[in-house]
Amino acid sequence: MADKTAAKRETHVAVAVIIRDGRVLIARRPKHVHQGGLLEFPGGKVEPGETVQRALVREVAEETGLKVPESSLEPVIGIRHDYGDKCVFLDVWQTTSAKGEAEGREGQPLAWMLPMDMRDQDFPAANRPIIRALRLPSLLAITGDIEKVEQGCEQLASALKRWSPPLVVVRAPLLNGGDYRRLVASATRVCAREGAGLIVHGGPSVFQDAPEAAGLHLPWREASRLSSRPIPGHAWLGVSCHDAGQIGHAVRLGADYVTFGPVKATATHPDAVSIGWPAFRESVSMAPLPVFGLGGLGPGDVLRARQEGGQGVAGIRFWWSEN
Ligand SMILES: Nc1nc2c([nH]c(=O)n2[C@@H]2O[C@H](COP(=O)(O)OP(=O)(O)OP(=O)(O)O)[C@@H](O)[C@H]2O)c(=O)[nH]1
Repeated sequence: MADKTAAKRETHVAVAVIIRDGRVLIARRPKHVHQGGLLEFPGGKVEPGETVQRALVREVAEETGLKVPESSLEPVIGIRHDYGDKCVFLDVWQTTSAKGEAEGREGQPLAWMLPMDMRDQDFPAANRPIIRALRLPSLLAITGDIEKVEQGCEQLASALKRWSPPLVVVRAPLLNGGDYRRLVASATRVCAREGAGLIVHGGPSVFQDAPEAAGLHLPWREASRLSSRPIPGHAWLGVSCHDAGQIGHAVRLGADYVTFGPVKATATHPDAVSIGWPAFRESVSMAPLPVFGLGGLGPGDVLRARQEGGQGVAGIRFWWSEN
């Protein structure tokens, strides 16, 4: 009888995101191989005894002729995916320092592509979170307490001027529904002026009221009531998670990212128990989507969050107040 355990053994795959002038090197997989005909990032299996970085340098040289300095590689995301016929762990690293001119050494067509132009359906299914990770920033800004619409908008405008975050979650649980809608209407203008995408915070109805928003961030209590993705695919769907089970639910909803924490003790949620980096790492290693660490973190923690497998850091304090 066939050994099912052996058949399902996970293949460790080194995946390279090679960036030049904001574009990423993409190849087309040959028709006859696994997931053949689809687009892919260069890479291949990590050989026994090889580090993932070594494997990347080797695979990129074999496939494209480019030379990647091993020390230039930075972690992007790790994705476990079961294709049914094969389980893979895509270990994704990026570099902006590859040397040489890329050529398809195995006859495969190559192209340099903007992450915004990558379509999920052109890549193997496991690549969806990689595309999300490349489009998302490493800092996700969340607004602090907003008690009055006008005051909140002014504070948003000056915080955006100081920090210019690409994406802002406008969170204002102290406002009633009508005031929140007014806040979002004004904040949309402020964000457009400053070039930031606005993610509304709450249940699906807040997005229905603001369908032009860049996305919807679901607090866990809202996410827990849903069984499918509540908004269209072009908008960001985020979920606040506090344990691995909640991350699993967010994945089933088709979330594009989650926030996870509190990683450290935080002044904004003094009663919440912090999880620490080791538990963050463990949960993130099983999460097939970008995870922002949250709770007592700021820009100085982005590197650590990424080393632990995360997308970066989400937070309030580092950008919202002047001091
Ligand atoms: N290189 C690469 N592999 C990917 C991507 N996405 C994805 O699911 N995979 C999967 O990861 C595995 C990588 O295998 P590969 O065939 O490229 O590796 P390899 O060159 O070492 O394989 P070989 O020795 O069998 O030819 C395949 O199952 C492939 O479907 C991707 O973006 N790049």
